[in-house]
Amino acid sequence: MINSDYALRGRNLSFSFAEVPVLHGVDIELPWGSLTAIAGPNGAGKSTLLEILAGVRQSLTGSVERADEVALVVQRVSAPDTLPLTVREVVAMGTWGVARRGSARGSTELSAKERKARVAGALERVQLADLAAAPFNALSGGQRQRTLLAQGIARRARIFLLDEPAAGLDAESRNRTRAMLAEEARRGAAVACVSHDEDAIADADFVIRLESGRRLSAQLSPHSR
Ligand SMILES: Nc1ncnc2c1ncn2[C@@H]1O[C@H](COP(=O)(O)OP(=O)(O)OP(=O)(O)O)[C@@H](O)[C@H]1O
Repeated sequence: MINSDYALRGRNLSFSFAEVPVLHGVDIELPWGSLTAIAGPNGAGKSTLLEILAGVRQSLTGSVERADEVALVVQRVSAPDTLPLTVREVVAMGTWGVARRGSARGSTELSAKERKARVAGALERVQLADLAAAPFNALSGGQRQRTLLAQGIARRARIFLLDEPAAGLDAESRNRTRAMLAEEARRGAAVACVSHDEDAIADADFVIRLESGRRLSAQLSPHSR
């Protein structure tokens, strides 16, 4: 059983693409109420690790224990052109199949009113209420990221895993997302963010560095709360 200090714990995680190893026995833990930066050079295995933590890829070895719902915010997401979705609809997907917390799974589905309130609240929290009716595909990269963050907030996920785009976000957009992630951590969530941005890395509570698929160190940042 997962230690209650940790929202997520991965042990001995390894992965290969077409028999080329890209992760080697990585251990990682994400404490509640903290922001962890996953850093390292291009190709180090950061995105692959994040996908394994989220459960969208299966590690070849070891295990991942998750103590709550996970929201995965990936790079370069778009909606199919044949399925035009508004920002509000993308956020509302976060409430699909969700039972009220404390009730048996599926026994007490959210009411339409609760869904609406959750979606509106999540949009406010990521400062996208003004764009609720806009097509998702018309948003900037940073706004799309925040929409997916809102989807997780609407689901009441308490573990947020983000793959920060390597390029394409301006400083204001990066800072805004960073402030939102810090706020989620302050509210008690476990947040991990793949990052190339030295300022974001310096701001994190913990830094996990990967190089050639191996974890180098876990350091307490000087800014640790
Ligand atoms: N779908 C794939 N098929 C084959 N190889 C892949 C695939 N995805 C990633 N790789 C390879 O796996 C290794 C790790 O990739 P990954 O995307 O996890 O690294 P990263 O640290 O996130 O890199 P970046 O900072 O450039 O996003 C790289 O060598 C990459 O080329």
